[in-house]
Amino acid sequence: MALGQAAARSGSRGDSGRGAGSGSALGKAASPSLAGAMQAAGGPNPCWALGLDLGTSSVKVALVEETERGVTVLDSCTRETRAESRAESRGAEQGKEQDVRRIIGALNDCLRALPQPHLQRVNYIGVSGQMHGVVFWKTNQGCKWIENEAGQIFEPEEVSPLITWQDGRCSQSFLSSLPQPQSHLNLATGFGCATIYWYSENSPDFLKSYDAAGTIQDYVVAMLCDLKRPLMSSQNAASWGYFNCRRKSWNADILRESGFPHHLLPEVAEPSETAGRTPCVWHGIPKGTEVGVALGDFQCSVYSCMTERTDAVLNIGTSAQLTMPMPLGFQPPETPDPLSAVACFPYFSGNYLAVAASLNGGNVLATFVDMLAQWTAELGLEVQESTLYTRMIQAALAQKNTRLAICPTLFGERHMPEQLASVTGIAVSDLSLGHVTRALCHGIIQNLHSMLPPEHLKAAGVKQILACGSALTRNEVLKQEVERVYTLPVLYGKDVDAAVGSAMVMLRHRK
Ligand SMILES: Nc1ncnc2c1ncn2[C@@H]1O[C@H](COP(=O)(O)OP(=O)(O)O)[C@@H](O)[C@H]1O
Ligand SMILES: O=C(CO)[C@@H](O)[C@H](O)[C@H](O)[C@H](O)COP(=O)(O)O
Repeated sequence: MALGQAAARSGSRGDSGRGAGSGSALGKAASPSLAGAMQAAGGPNPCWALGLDLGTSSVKVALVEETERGVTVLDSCTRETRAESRAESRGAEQGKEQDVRRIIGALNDCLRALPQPHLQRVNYIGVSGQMHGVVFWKTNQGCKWIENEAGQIFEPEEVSPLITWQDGRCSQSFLSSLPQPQSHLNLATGFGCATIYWYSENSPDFLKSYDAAGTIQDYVVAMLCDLKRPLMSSQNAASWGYFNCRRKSWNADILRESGFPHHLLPEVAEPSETAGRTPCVWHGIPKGTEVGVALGDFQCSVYSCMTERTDAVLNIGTSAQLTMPMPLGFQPPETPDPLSAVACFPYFSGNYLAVAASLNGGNVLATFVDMLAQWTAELGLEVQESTLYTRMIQAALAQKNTRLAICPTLFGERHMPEQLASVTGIAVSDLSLGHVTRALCHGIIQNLHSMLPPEHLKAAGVKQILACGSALTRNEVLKQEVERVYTLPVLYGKDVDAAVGSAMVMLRHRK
């Protein structure tokens, strides 16, 4: 199947409630208790899949049921990871790293919050997460398993920090010193292979401590299935660079000839393949549960909601992606266009998505909130982050227009890495919190517009935008700006989309 099937959503969880949600299904699908009763009475046995999404700011889990009547989200939970750590290597001042222990801690917290009787009925596990990044570990020592009241849980052991997609240690001159990849995708800082090249050149001893590598979602799958050699889907392999999507293989010759530590490259699998089975009861989930090869988060967000080839999907989490399907049968060119703001990434069943992947999404607002929190602390006051979000959104809702213009590219963009943020049109009358927040939200969407404008969407046959991701679903001002800038109908989803999508992939591809 080329496209995903939209899921009916659990009605019990508000956008602001970032805790566990367990509740009745919407629409025609059965409620959990009814589903349980049906099963007890010998009725149809629905398939349950657990989706895990390891995002840049938070981990999300969703328990998804499939019956003849459709797909329903039974339970979901989100936990912020607060995993950012200092990059220790010399020369990595621009580095962005995350502590894997904190990420797995958030995952464990999410799973503890889900009802045990439900976890005991999980048939499949799907995993997605932040793409491009790399984590290293020692085979057979990547984690330790610990007994708990619901079977066992794993905790990271001989594991490096996660060097994320936001990492900036590979300068333009470093990247241009690397061999030209044989791929339709441009190489950028934060891409796994570029990061590994950087370590080979700047800190080879660091690499000697490890013999396995993958994205954070590949690590979780490798631990969950006790894999001796990590497995990676073509979605995540493409995001590392030096991967040829047509041939579905790494640029082995180029990498070997340039002294790249080739043994660190995972084996590559199709995005809907099985990676393995759980070796023990995990958080109450039965031993032997099938786990899919890890997927990209943006593909899974798309899978959770796109039903028509005329849909585009806008996801705003830490970053922002606007995506539309490429025509069936599309094959990527041999070489990339270095200046293009749109890239084509593998989806499912040999199909591709065109994506404007902006490095400036919710992280721009998070940086603004951090700045406000620091300023208020310096002024001797303390305001909670969540209060700042609520107040600034309220203030901007009351401020429909502003002359203040903010170009929000604090984190650069891959097609123009040197670009910084800027503010123009500063009038004395436009300095309130409402003006600034309105201008920030407008700027984020305007920046996406400059990467993939509505005319291009329309020319490709797009009729509506499906909008998801928690930075968007929790922010009415961003929603207004999407509707204003993109003159297409916009439909909203919830904020655990990639987790739902990764569960749906397991259900749909195993029929
Ligand atoms: N209380 C809040 N209200 C509205 N938006 C928020 C709030 N807290 C965080 N955010 C936004 O959500 C973003 C993170 O979204 P999330 O879905 O957790 O990201 P990811 O999928 O990358 O892990 C932040 O960058 C910030 O813009
Ligand atoms: O950069 C791309 C694709 O090239 C992103 O879309 C990709 O999905 C990355 O995983 C994200 O940047 C991280 O996702 P998120 O945590 O911001 O939701």
